[in-house]
Amino acid sequence: MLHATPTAAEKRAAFRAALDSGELQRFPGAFNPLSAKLIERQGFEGVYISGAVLSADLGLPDIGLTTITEVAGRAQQIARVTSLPSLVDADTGFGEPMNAARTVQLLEDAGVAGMHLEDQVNPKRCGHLDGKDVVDRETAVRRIKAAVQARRDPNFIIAARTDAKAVHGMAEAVDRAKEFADAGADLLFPEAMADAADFARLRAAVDIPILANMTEFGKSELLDAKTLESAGVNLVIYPVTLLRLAMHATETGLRTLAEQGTQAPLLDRMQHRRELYELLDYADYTAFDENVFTFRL
Ligand SMILES: C[C@](O)(C(=O)O)[C@H](CC(=O)O)C(=O)O
Ligand SMILES: [Mg+2]
Repeated sequence: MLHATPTAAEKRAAFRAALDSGELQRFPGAFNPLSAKLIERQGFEGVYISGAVLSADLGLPDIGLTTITEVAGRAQQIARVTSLPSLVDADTGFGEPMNAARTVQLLEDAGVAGMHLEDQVNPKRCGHLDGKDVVDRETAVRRIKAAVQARRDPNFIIAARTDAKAVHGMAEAVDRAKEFADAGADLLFPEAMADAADFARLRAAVDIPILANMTEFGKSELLDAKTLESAGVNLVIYPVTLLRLAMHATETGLRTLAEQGTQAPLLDRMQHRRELYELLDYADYTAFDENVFTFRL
């Protein structure tokens, strides 16, 4: 990352413009900074930073055990390694509306382009688990208003997530979506929508961009990009996909290593050293080194 990359403010301005473009923005979830570089190289429009992945990375279930310090620190490490905007999962904002305000400012300082803030009670749980509960509408709206008022960069995207469908039904989710938009949310994240009809219903209800969460093994049908775009969705996240793929490959590798005493049969399924070095811009660093240290013994 020695060559010039856009500043956080430039990434935010680009993200806001992209959300208004009508083109579907695709944000796979990075499980570390290196995977964010693969996301960029593959040509995606942005990087998602998942709370479930960050919890899992720490060996924790996704039930609100992470701290804003851990989330902001990891978000900064991931956000800085690509030229893409990154959207981070800020769960419930880590406490009361005042905490959500501080969360916004810490994540702005971390260099991310936006965050989503959900209306679950604390401690939250993964949106695709049963037994969720949400705070009352007034508290949920206060969280969004506090976040919108706290940001220093007007282009920092505040996405309002509602988990209300699973708790109170779709009508409540739609009513909350309208109130969140009125409260100044830039983006709506309706959690655990079942199908395209659910997204179309929200599309008809609010004017702000809509995010679709295409996460595996949960309550949502996995809709492809074309279907999402035709339903009026503006951004799609694939939060845990890369982690699930990596962990499955890792498990296969460990089994082979244990059973055969060598990783030789796995070489053709590995990222080659050369590919890793290309991804890490080794050549850039060598060139930088040579330009800086010009003395010759
Ligand atoms: C989007 C999400 O909030 C996340 O933390 O990535 C999770 C994803 C998942 O658990 O599949 C969610 O609550 O949907
Ligand atoms: Mg989450």
